[in-house]
This record gives sequence, C-alpha cells and structure tokens, in this order.
Amino acid sequence: MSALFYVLESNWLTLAIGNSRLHWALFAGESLLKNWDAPHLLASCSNWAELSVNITNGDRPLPLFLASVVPSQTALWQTYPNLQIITLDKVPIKGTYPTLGIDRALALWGAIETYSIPVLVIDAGTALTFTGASNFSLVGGAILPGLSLQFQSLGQKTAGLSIEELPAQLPPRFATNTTQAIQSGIIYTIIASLCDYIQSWLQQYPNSKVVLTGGDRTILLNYLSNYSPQLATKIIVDGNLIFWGVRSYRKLYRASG
Ligand SMILES: Nc1ncnc2c1ncn2[C@@H]1O[C@H](COP(=O)(O)OP(=O)(O)O)[C@@H](O)[C@H]1O
Ligand SMILES: CC(C)(COP(=O)(O)O)[C@@H](O)C(=O)NCCC(=O)O
Ligand SMILES: [K+]
Repeated sequence: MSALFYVLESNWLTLAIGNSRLHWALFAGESLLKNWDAPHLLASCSNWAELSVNITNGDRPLPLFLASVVPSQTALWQTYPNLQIITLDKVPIKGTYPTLGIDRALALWGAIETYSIPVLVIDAGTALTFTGASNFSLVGGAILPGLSLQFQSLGQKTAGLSIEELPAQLPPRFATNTTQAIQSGIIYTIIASLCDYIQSWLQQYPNSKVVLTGGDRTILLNYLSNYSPQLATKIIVDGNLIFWGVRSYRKLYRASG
C-alpha cells in the first residue's frame, strides 16, 4: 500500500486477519476511504514499526482495530501502540458461542447494521461459512473447506490430481477429462450446497437478506448465476462486511466511552 495519503485526526485503520491473507481498510470517521488485501506477515517481523512502515505518518501511528482468526499473526501486532484487538465478548449479538470466529461475528454484525435482520451471511474465504441471525441473536451456521482449499486438499492428498486455475464459468457437469472432472465435482457440490443452505434459510426466514462476502464471492456468484439465476438475484454481494462490523464496534465503544 502507498503511504501517500494525508493522515487526518479522524483516520483509523482496520486489519482483519483471515487464514489466507490480511484485509486492510482505511477509514475517515465513518467513511471507508480505501481497502486492500496483503499477504500474511513473516514471523520474523518482530516489531510493529517494522510491520507498519506504510501505515504511519512519521511517528503518529493510526489507531488500529484488529480482528484476527490467526493467533500467530495477531501476536505480531501486540506491541503496536494504538491497538484495539476486537474480541467476541465485545460483539453485542446474542446467542453466540465462545469459539465462534470473530470474523464471522463481525461480518454478521456488519450485515445486520448495513442491511437488516434476519440475515444470512455467506463468507467465501479460506473456509466457506454460513452465519445467520434473527432478532439480533445468532441462529447458527456451518463451516466447510472453501473453494480453493477443496482444490488444494485434493491436490495434496492425491498423486497428481491438482489443477491450477478455476474456470470463470460453470464447467460441464459430466466431464470427459480429469481437469474438468475435478472442477465439476468441487464446483457443483459447493454450488448445490450454497443453494440448499440458502433455500433452507429462506424457508425459515422468507424476508431475510442473504449477503455474500469473502475472496471467492465474485466467482461463486458467477457460478450460481449460471446454475440458478433466480436464486442468484436474491443475493447481495458485499466484500466489506467485516469492515462494517468493525465500524459498528468502534462506534459503540466510542459512544459508551
Ligand atoms: N491474491 C489472493 N490470495 C489469496 N486468495 C485469493 C487471492 N485472490 C483471490 N483469492 C481467493 O480468495 C479466497 C480466500 O478468501 P479471503 O476472503 O481472502 O480469505 P481469508 O479471509 O480466509 O484470508 C481463496 O480461496 C482464493 O480463492
Ligand atoms: C471458520 C473460520 C476458520 C473461517 O476463517 P476464514 O476462512 O475467514 O479464514 C474462522 O471463522 C474460525 O476459525 N472460526 C472458529 C470456529 C467457529 O466459527 O465456529
Ligand atoms: K473471512
């Protein structure tokens, strides 16, 4: 990221650490100015100054709100002087369980605040997660290996069944070569699962919004639009849900001192 922006009093940063990479956002007050992704930091980075050369203005480190599901990456930020680590006990959604991922809780909070409740959040990240809420209370969800992870695990645990690229559109379902057979197997089962979870949720909560986020959101929506155009129209795509959750957190705890 470039360091060439004016740092205002109201500027603050959020860093959401997922299992694949870092998700950064720069805010001015309530407005998102800029967001970007970056690779995980190397464990050899041992102090925040080294890590944050691009996010300071001289010796004024910006307030940093950190939400992480990767403890070894969280540890690298512990000495940052203007740091707030967001923990699940600070998320006001009712009915959560102690090991719920903070990324899921914040994305859900962000979806509730930005859209409405009931809401189902689908996070197509390293893991593919479903997280639903009604009455400002967690209803529940599901976790499965995400799109890339499914390809990678097949590649790692078999002799030679690895493929490099995801097709932009749905592959033929009944394939006659190995690459397309793998693509078909993984993509159609993920899309069928998506449809099934969404339909099941909408049966219970017919007026619910369904919001898709995470690094694979665009490609999954493409597949879903081919597979079930009618269901695809019901989906809101928002890559910034977790940032809206962090914004809600900041607002709540600033307001209450
Ligand atoms: N440059 C990239 N690095 C890693 N994953 C990427 C990249 N571009 C797209 N992706 C897709 O994004 C998915 C990871 O989603 P993301 O939301 O970034 O994960 P997480 O929040 O778990 O770190 C991967 O499965 C991959 O398919
Ligand atoms: C399910 C997750 C691995 C998803 O992580 P991600 O794909 O965003 O990197 C993460 O939210 C997590 O570690 N959750 C803890 C278990 C739970 O939410 O029940
Ligand atoms: K995520």
